[in-house]
Amino acid sequence: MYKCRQRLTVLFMMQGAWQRLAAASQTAHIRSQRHARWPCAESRGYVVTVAATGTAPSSSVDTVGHSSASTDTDVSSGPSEEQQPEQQQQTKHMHMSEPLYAYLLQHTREPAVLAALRADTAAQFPAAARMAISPEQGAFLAWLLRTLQARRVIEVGVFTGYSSIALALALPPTGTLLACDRDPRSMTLAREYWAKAGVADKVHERLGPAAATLDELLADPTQHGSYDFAFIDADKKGYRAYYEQLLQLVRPGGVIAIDNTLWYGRVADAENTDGATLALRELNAFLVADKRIMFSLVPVGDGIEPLESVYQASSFGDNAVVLDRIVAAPWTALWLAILWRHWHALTAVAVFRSFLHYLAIISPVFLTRVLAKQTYLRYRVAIIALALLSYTLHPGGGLYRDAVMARDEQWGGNLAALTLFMRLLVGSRTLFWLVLRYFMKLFGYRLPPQVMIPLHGALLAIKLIAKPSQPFCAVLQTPATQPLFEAIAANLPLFSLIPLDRPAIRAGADICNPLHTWVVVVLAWALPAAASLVSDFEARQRFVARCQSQVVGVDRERWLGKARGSCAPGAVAVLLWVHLATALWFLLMYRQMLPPYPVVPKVTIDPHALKQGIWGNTWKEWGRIMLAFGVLYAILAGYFTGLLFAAKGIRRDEFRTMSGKYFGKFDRQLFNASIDILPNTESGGSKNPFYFNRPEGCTEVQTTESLPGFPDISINQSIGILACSTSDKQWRWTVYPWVVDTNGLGSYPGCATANAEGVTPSTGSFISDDSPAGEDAGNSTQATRNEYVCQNGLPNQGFAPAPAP
Ligand SMILES: C[S@@+](CC[C@H](N)C(=O)[O-])C[C@H]1O[C@@H](n2cnc3c(N)ncnc32)[C@H](O)[C@@H]1O
Repeated sequence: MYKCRQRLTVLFMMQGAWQRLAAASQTAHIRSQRHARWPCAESRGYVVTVAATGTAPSSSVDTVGHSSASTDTDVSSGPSEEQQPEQQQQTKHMHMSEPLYAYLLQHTREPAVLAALRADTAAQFPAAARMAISPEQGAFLAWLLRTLQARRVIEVGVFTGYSSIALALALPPTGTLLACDRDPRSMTLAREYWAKAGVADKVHERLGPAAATLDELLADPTQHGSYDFAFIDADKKGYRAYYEQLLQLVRPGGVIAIDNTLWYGRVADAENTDGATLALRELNAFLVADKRIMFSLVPVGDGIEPLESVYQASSFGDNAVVLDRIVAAPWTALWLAILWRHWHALTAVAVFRSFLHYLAIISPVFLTRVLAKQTYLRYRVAIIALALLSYTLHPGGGLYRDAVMARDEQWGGNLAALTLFMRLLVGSRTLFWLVLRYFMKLFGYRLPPQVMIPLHGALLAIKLIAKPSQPFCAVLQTPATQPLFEAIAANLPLFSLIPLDRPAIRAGADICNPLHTWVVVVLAWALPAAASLVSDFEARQRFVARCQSQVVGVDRERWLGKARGSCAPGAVAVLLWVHLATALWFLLMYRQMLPPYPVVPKVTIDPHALKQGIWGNTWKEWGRIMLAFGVLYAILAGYFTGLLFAAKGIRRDEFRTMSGKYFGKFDRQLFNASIDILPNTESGGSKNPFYFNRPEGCTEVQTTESLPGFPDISINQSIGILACSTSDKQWRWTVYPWVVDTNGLGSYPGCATANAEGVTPSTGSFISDDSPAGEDAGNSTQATRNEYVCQNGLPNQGFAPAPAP
């Protein structure tokens, strides 16, 4: 079932809805015929076995394909095999009249190179020429390969290369065919024709006994499940062993086609007991009962039967179906609602979802890094809400991506790559960022986005190289979603169904699994987000504690209330637990059904294939992809740089606003880019009346220069000023409560100077060196003492700022 989910599906079938959709178009009907039921077998997913009756055509065509067994192949004329009935008979087909077969051949496309090969084979291997598959078989296999979107094919039994060329021609430019045969003589002709057919780069020959070759492949775990298609056409007695070996090499959902399984009817002749017939008879009996596969005997020479699904829902138990529907229902409802109105909306929402996804997850993370802390928590909560919405709509992204893939497989694949690239960017960035931030914090550094973005890019590149096929993943595929998706594909011009379960997809299977998807979401995104929120919360608490200890007169309770008032960490914790519980639920439900993840095929760079390109793209296409990524990164870099500057401005405004709340209106430029200079008119003095609670990291320096940002203050003597570097720490926490004087010497924002007659004299004498009252330190005569009356109307018994609005 797990493998079945790797089919391209997104939505859940709603009874009735599916029927209406399916009835709506002929195409839908055809598709529904093909995928009428979910084609899964029990444990390994489905491996369809096509049993072809293939025989070798001769130049003449006979009416009835049945004949008695021949003696062995003439070794001098061609590769030796067990008894070849076809050598004794004149037909290449079964139960078909000559005119009908002639008609079939007339309506079969056979590339010129294959026709030429057939002639050459007849000339060079007259006795064995008919071992090659027939033109209609070649066409059938080619069609099957295309339908499968196969990229990696293995052939057992090459002879002079007819079938290998038919197969290779159906492969994409970077597809490969592993051609196994033990006969060097016939391989010479095969090689010649591979070159003539222009498929030499795709075909990799393996000379030697096929069983040994397959064993060698099996010794390499990365080869397991790495082939899309296999064709067995060699010694009949070896078929069973090849089948078992290939079952491991072909991916779940792939196809193993076996030639000669009807053996000209001899398998049905109980009296015939020759070795090959017995072997094939036993094989057929075994295959039809083998629950690991779907099985269909296709008498190609007598018309092609549709492959029949043998989905057995009972194999998975009722739970699976129920679960399946539960999982898919919300999305089904959503998409059906959209679909019912207008199908363009489907795409529009999918695009919007991608945009939302991008906005919600990528941008704000950077933005919040530099925004003022005041808005930080609220912003984070908004992000979480957006991201959840985005993930809720997630299947739409897959749908859109798959639809584009369906339109143009190659570029659609690239779009899929891009989409997942973005997703990887999110996941890897978050984790990477957390780790890096931790270590940087240890050493007191921080890296700007200008450095981080390329770093992320490098990290992603490593990830993509390590798992190049991961981008081709489709998410949330379940048996129940298949029919509806097919219906959509059949009804909407934009969509057409293509099977995604090829090695590239399978390699990305670890994130295709809903369970894993959720875990990935939790681990890669929700968890770090929650952790970061909590840490922000703690930092805020620390900040408040610092305010308490340092800022005299600040409304501590108010500050604390503000800090404590945020419920974001709690909300995130709840979300986190919901995520984890869901994941656990998935785990429990799917436990019995999930086979182990398939081995990701090793990426081997073949010198032949290198000429064409790698990983499913030609070099030209890689160039375009790089260009697209380059443009994407340029846009990202520009975007984040803009954000950075914008956020800086926002932050300054924020400081001004917040400071104003506590200390009055700030009407002076306080900050410049890298250094904040605060006046200290008591040059050289140990007391500083113009600020209190000196900012951490500020040092007193001597200068005779005018003070930037304080044009009213003319300084023509050497004075002490405070130079405060805007370190990360200060930038965040220590600036505004300590910046006091912006109205010129002798007054404080929000406070007015008054003499003793105007106000109730302060009873205290000296409060603190670092408090406003310290201005008159040492002067204990109340009558001559200036007092500061601040916005709350109280004399400054200490500093009493106006309450925050
Ligand atoms: C029926 S022919 C293959 C025809 C081929 N598929 C085509 O369509 O042209 C069988 C081929 O299998 C090869 N063969 C037979 N036994 C084999 C073995 N044990 N290992 C490898 N190849 C074998 C023979 O050398 C022969 O070339």
